[in-house]
Amino acid sequence: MSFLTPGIISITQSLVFTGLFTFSVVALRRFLEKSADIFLPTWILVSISILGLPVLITCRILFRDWRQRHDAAALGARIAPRVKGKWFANLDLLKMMMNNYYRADGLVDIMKDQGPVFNMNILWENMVFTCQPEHIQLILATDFGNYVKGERFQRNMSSVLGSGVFNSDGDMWKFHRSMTRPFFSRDKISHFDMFDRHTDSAISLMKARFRAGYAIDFQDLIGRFTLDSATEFLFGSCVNSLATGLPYPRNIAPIVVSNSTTSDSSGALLSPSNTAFSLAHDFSNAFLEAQEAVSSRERFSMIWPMLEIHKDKTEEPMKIINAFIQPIVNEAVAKMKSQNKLGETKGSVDKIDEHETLLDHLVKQTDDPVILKDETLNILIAGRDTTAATLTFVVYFLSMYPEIMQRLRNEILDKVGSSRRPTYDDIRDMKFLRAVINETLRLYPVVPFNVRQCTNATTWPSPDPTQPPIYIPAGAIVPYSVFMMHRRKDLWGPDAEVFDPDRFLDNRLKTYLAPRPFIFLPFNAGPRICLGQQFAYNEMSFILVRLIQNFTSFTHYPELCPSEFQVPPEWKSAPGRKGTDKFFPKMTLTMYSGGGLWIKAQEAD
Ligand code: HEM
Repeated sequence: MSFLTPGIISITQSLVFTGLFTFSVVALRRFLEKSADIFLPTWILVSISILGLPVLITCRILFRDWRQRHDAAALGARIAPRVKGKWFANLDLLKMMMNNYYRADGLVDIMKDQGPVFNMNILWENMVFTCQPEHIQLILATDFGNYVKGERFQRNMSSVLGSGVFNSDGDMWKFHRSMTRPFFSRDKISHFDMFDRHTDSAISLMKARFRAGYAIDFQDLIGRFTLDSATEFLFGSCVNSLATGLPYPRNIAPIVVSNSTTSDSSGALLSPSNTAFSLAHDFSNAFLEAQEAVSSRERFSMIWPMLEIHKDKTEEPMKIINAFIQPIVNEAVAKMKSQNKLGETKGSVDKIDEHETLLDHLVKQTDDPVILKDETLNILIAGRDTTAATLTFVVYFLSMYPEIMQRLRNEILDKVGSSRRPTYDDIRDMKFLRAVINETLRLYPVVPFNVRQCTNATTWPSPDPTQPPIYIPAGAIVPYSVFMMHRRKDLWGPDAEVFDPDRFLDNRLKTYLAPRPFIFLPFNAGPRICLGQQFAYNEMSFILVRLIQNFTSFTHYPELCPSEFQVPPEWKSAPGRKGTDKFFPKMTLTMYSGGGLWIKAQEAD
């Protein structure tokens, strides 16, 4: 374990800074003594050393606030409403974000009070939160050049995401994006053979478990499906995590008896049967742990290093992840070297051979092991948990609304039949299927919160057109939430919290979405729009068609989740989805169902 943890580094930096300040005070005293015969008594010296820094920082904040008010006025704008927390430096807001089980509770309360844009001002930092579509449009698209992920975000994330596509700006980001983009061309993403094989394995596992009378954790199953699909798509060889057995519900003895039985972080009993099991299982857990660590850094704002004094919380999980990825990268580099293809397509990134994987393609651009590892890990994170969680939420809704399940099944039987494999054109034509996926992404967008940093001072239009625009100072952190925007009644209509796929098909489409397309942004927008959007729609549609051809209904068993993920009784009386839904949304970098989604399904004849 490295001695230089983020906490130690941060404390050392603070001590050095404070030491330099004290040293400057002592030097000033000497200077005054020698050059002007002015003698400062020791008590003044001690007072300056102790109080000097806080006073300086306070003056700096007061001056900054004055200047911002002045600059805003010069532009005919106003500063964003400031949240007045109950605790010193708005630390109660920080606590709220940490304990905010139903992801947006506290923020929704603030929004009711202040409107959809407000400065959270935690630890006096300008943190201008918005869930206004016009602002998000500016951030992501029309004024893209003025917003970056920024150094702060990159520092927090770098021990996991490195300098990959999610965690870079400027030329590095352009480089990653241009290397990867050709891989998501229509031609590349419409080969469904790979999905077909993994879907067959997943459905066989489900049937076997249901026939034995057990429920399955659908989220776990589908996470294996997307891991196998993503590793095959990226590396050309999949980790076969589906082949290694599924967890049983807690308190149930596993049927497959082997040398040892383990239990995972949710307490579910597992039946390991080979080393591939432990590789895939360890990798999945490490993946979750690493993402949990970096996402809590984002939420703890600038004080997170203090929570990592003893150890860097990403170090252990990253060892496991690197042990998984590095040999694959090394092998790809060695293969290209042996074929003398290294650097072959430098300068022509769009040229892809027919059977080339993403990694083969990357290796032709560079043999830098860090860039290769960062890029593959970033795409793996992007491609695995997002689709797995969305499919989990779709199946949850299908279990909750049998009439929607029936309509979807009718569409599938009508367009594809009960056993044929769907084609690209079938999927494109299934309007209700797309509406079900979109409605799920609206209520549970897997990237519910995101953040950028504003480079130059600017203004945003006021949500209330009678008010002046809002001034955004240079360097401000701008968190935004599509989760909250997707549920706003003023944007989506009075039934905004109702699960109703028809809103993407009937008159409501013309009334709400068509005139303001930026109210629906599950994949982001602008130059950084999700590269895998079409791949994800294809993958999710394909497996949903196959599942619904094989099963006529899903039944959800929330009671099989570990107790810490049971929906708290007080939620039941809450308005909207919080009072309706029967799973526990949790979030790392992406949202998922805490404790999984335990279901049974009725096999089709
Ligand atoms: C339901 C599925 C998915 C959703 C909702 C989704 C959503 C998103 C969102 C919101 C972003 C923007 C992140 C940011 O700017 O901070 C993003 C970026 C990205 N996504 Fe997806 N994604 C999905 C599936 C996928 C898949 C399957 C892949 C690839 C296999 C993928 C690849 C990427 C990449 C490479 C980026 C980075 C784009 C950039 O920064 O230039 N995504 N995705």
